[in-house]
Amino acid sequence: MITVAQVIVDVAAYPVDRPFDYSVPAEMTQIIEIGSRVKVPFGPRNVLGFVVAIKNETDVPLEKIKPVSQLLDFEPVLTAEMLELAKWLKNETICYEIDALQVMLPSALRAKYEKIVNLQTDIEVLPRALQEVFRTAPHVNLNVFEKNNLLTELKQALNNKQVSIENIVKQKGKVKEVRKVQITQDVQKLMEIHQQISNRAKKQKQLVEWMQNHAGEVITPEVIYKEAGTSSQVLKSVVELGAAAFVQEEVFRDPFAKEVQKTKFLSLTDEQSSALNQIMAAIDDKQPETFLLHGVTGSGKTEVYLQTIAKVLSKGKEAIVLVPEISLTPQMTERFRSRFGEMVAVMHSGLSVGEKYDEWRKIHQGKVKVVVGARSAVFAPFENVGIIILDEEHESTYKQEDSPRYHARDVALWRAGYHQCPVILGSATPSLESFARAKKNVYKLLTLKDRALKQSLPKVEIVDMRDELKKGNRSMFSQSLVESIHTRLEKNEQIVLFLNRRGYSSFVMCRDCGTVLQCENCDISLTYHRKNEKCKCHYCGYEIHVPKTCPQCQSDHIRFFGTGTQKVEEELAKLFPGARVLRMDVDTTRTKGSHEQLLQAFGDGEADILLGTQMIAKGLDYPNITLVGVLSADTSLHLPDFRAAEKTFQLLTQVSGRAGRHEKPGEVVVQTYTPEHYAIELSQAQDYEPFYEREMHMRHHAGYPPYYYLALIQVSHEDVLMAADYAGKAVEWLRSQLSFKVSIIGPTASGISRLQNRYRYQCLLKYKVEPDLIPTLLQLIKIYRSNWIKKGINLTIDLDPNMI
Ligand SMILES: Nc1ncnc2c1ncn2[C@@H]1O[C@H](COP(=O)(O)OP(=O)(O)OP(=O)(O)O)[C@@H](O)[C@H]1O
Ligand SMILES: [Zn+2]
Ligand SMILES: [Zn+2]
Repeated sequence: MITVAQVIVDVAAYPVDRPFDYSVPAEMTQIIEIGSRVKVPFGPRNVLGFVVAIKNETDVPLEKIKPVSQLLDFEPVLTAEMLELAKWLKNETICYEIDALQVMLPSALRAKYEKIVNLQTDIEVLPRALQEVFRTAPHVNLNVFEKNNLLTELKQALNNKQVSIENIVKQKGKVKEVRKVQITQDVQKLMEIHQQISNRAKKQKQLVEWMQNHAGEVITPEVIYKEAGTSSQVLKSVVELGAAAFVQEEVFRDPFAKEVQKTKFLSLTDEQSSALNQIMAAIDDKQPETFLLHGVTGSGKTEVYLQTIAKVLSKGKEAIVLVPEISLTPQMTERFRSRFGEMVAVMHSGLSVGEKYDEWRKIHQGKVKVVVGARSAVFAPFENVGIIILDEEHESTYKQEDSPRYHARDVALWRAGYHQCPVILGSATPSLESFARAKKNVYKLLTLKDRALKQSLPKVEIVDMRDELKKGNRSMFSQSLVESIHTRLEKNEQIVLFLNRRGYSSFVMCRDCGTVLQCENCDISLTYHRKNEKCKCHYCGYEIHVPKTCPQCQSDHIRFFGTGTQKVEEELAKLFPGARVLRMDVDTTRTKGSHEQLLQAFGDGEADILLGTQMIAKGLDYPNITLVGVLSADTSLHLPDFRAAEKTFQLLTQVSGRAGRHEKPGEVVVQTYTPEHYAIELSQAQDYEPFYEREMHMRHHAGYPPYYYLALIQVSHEDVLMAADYAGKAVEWLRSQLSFKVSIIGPTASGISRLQNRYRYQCLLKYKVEPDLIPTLLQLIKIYRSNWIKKGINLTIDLDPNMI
């Protein structure tokens, strides 16, 4: 009897997305499992694939069927649930099934290929240059030949069948080991060794003295060098004397740098209890109900999550907690870790490939029960999920922008259905989509109106910057904000200053003609970097020196304009010479751990003012912050995005929420050039519902979600005419297929009309109900994959796009 594996292969750009049949060689039949990765021949190559089914028959003629060439996992990496979820994702987001499968795995398991050249003959037969290369080993990486300019010779040898080339799947993220120092437990012995050391070897004596206070500890050499002020030489000689030993320790890389204190459960407020009880009931009844936990900033949503998780754990189940990447601060993760200790895994982009792989393995092996992570943690391979929580559910980062273009909320709801467990969507400013669903009772609304300790929400003052200008104040700080900062500094209270977007408006402009320096590839403004007097494109990395004269009018009045965090920092230094300022933006948080260090320092009171971008808008919870200043509320308001008002309202509410969370009352100053805009006006009261009503009205009027669905089709090509032409073809084809109920907008050049040297055109579909839409789009994809792709066209479809 034949054993056949159905395999989804890692081959993009194949017109039909379906599994292929492979025969399973006899030696593999006992060990191959559904969900394992394999290597299979596909055309002339060997490619990675996932086994999605095993069966005993096939429609492929027996003489044509090819065997699986290699089994990569002895234990499957994907569960049956994941395979099912991938099929759903493929239809839901219109992606290749392989993309859906790959996104569920840590990148360490998303294998990379290496090309290996195998010697197939006696080495002497080869040309001299190739002999050199094969002298050390019969298998050599192709890049060695590339480096040594031997590709022509290699090709010749390949034609002569003297060598063969093979794709090897490269395994990354191996188990990590560290070398540590085990200090002798026996203090007596350490004292004896100390005596033996001659007085001239002062350094050795000092080290052994230090070790007496650390007897029995296992410490990394680096820490010893630092704390004992010694060198590797000295350590080595002391180890030889028997004061300590080197040990090799296999470690799970621990992304939590330091120990955390255990915290106890707080006794809940009435509002919190009521919310918790309703969620508990759904857990007990195994109801896959979705709760929208709408609580003002500081209302104690996190405490509700924590107690829900405790309940889930007591039932022997697991919990998935998603938080937006930027609020995955140490403060946030520590709150979970301090409750549940070693049972928590953390996943975020700051971890190395190996660290992510370790965290994933802890989940896969059942070593942890809770995962706190960014978007992709929604795929955590737990098999008995009891709750899925999305904190700050309105955040746009829950949507993935590349294939598969999924929204973590949708995946969470799907998994909850599979596991028969509830989902909690939490936010102080829910997305309009979710709040609308709650109003229709699709989700169950849970409300926390008050802050946990009944602190009042901070008072928000809106300052019209146009008036400041009229009064002759040309600085970026209004008089009111300056006064408020002074008051806090006098009282030794802390201040958070928020600058919308990184390097906002920090562009180079000619004051004579208004020319702004733009990226040659991307058609967006370049950002000025003071440090090296350069201008840089944040999409593609292109950079130039700031020119001495304007490229348009040759005026020398060309210089940077507007406000970046560095500029604000300088002005702060002028206005408040004594104040200690911490700047937190992409530039100061590039190195690993710097984010944590800065926040820790601020929390410890080492600075008076924390100045930062989006990154500080969320999650900060320090008792001494009593003033929040927003330097310019307008930037996000003028983005070319139908959600601009919603985003601005959310941002202002979130930052305001950082002030006065504990005993001391808070105050907020918002500076703007458009104080009459409803998003700004209504954020003053921090009252969500009036904003919701107003914004829903606007969306209805303009025909946007949640009243309509959107689909975005983007076509790109290096040649602008090709891009435009094929975008036109796509639109024409859609018009011929879809009913008049779908409005088809475009094609037009995309907001960013050129990115990484490709011109981009797009078309937007707006629709309410259109049963034919998905099948039609799938048809379009098929046309694209079988024909257009060969012409260098790239076509993507995003159902539910973020427009910016
Ligand atoms: N029941 C309670 N009793 C006492 N303190 C509480 C209680 N619940 C929460 N707190 C405290 O109130 C503060 C705010 O709570 P938390 O951070 O959970 O609110 P949140 O709604 O998640 O806030 P945000 O959305 O603004 O981040 C925290 O310092 C928390 O420890
Ligand atoms: Zn000019
Ligand atoms: Zn660019």
